[in-house]
Amino acid sequence: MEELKKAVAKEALSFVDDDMVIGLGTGSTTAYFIKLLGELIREEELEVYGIPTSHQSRLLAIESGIPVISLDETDAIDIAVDGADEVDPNLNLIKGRGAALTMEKIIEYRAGTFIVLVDESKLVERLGEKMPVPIEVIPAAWRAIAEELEVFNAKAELRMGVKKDGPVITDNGNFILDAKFERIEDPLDMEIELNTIPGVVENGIFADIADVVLVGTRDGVKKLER
Ligand SMILES: O=C(CO)[C@H](O)[C@H](O)COP(=O)(O)O
Repeated sequence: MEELKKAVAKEALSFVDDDMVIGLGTGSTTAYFIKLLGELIREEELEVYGIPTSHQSRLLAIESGIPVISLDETDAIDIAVDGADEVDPNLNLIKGRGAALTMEKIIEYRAGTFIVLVDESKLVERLGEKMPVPIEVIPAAWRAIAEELEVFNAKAELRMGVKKDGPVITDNGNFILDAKFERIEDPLDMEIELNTIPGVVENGIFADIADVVLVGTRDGVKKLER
């Protein structure tokens, strides 16, 4: 599995060019990309800037020698590279296992090309088949939102910390609800609908924004495009 992650991360380097601003996703697959990007910048003396989507990617980018800027310091993001938890046949995604979904969506939505890195185990026929949809919520509203999600036939759980007592706190100071849906008929509709609930900051359905998905398989890297 680690070999498949490394292979897609390496393939994603072919999208990198000099003078680019690159959105840096979060998670174990993107971590390989960030390290390789640091090496490429050094070897080819590229002038490339990274915009991190989380504390994790910011720390790793700095460690890898990638100059880091914030969203308000640039007019345009050329490409963004990130992992995903599920990918459906229309390249709609579920993201947010790493609780970084809000900043990921802000940056990836604005990227000229959004490239997703997954291994073949992440491909599903229908979103929500295996994974819950992470939803970032204002802490005071978590219980009310969890109850409201029942209207959508979803069972929501408050995500709890590991090596921390109590709930996970996101990089933005909020809670995460993991919502298991019986069925997601229309990902775009559901994404929009969830964001209309007061107290929801953002949800982990990324419909219609991935341009390219690089899939690591035992037979090599496959490229899916919209
Ligand atoms: O959405 C994410 C973090 O919020 C990750 O990109 C997603 O969970 C995939 O991670 P990994 O590459 O470790 O499987």
